[in-house]
Amino acid sequence: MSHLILIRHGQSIWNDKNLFTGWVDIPLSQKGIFEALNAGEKLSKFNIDIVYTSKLARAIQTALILLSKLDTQKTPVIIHTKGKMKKWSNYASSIEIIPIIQKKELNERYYGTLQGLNKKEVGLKYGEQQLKLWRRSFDVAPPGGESLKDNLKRTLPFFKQKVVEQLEDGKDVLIVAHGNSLRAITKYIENLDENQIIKVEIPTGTPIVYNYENKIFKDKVIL
Ligand SMILES: O=C(O)[C@@H](CO)OP(=O)(O)O
Repeated sequence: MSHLILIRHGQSIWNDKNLFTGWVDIPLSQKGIFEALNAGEKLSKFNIDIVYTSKLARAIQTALILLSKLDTQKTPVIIHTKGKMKKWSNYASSIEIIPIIQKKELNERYYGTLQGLNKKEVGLKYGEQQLKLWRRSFDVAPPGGESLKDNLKRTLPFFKQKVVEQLEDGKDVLIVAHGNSLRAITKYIENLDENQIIKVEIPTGTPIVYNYENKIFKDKVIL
């Protein structure tokens, strides 16, 4: 049996200010840093084999802080895939590592022209119903941005190929990503329909653990 651990990044500075963020590369707030440390403590006994993050700093920052709390001799190493960064990040083969791999497929949904706007003010201007459709519906895209369906189309093929492959291999996988890219993964692994996914909220800095066995995700625990 292997484990899949999903975690949304800790609170970012724009989460704190209640601004639409999407692909704007905003770092963690101080509260977010503490959330990441706390998540690391909760996961300290897990034998994490591989970490996938998005390309966004708030997810990478969360992963690095969290990994500092793990009770392991393995060294977390950010894997570079191009040019000299790849070639010159060689190391002795005796070293055991936890690879950290950054994938744009795990990025938050692109929020289009809403990025940087205040969610409360958008609700007042366009109505709460429209705000909810843009934020939580399956297939209504925010102006110029990605719907959850669009987000799912890029996140899920990556998840099914790369992540499931690792789980099949008996590896424990940690994914550090975002509210909507994780909703896309959750829709798939919990087999939720388009109405059920509307209600799913992923809190910041809170590990969600599934056991994976015989091609089935089960025994979900929120730590
Ligand atoms: O602003 C965003 O990028 C996301 C996550 O913070 O917002 P929402 O919860 O509205 O999908």
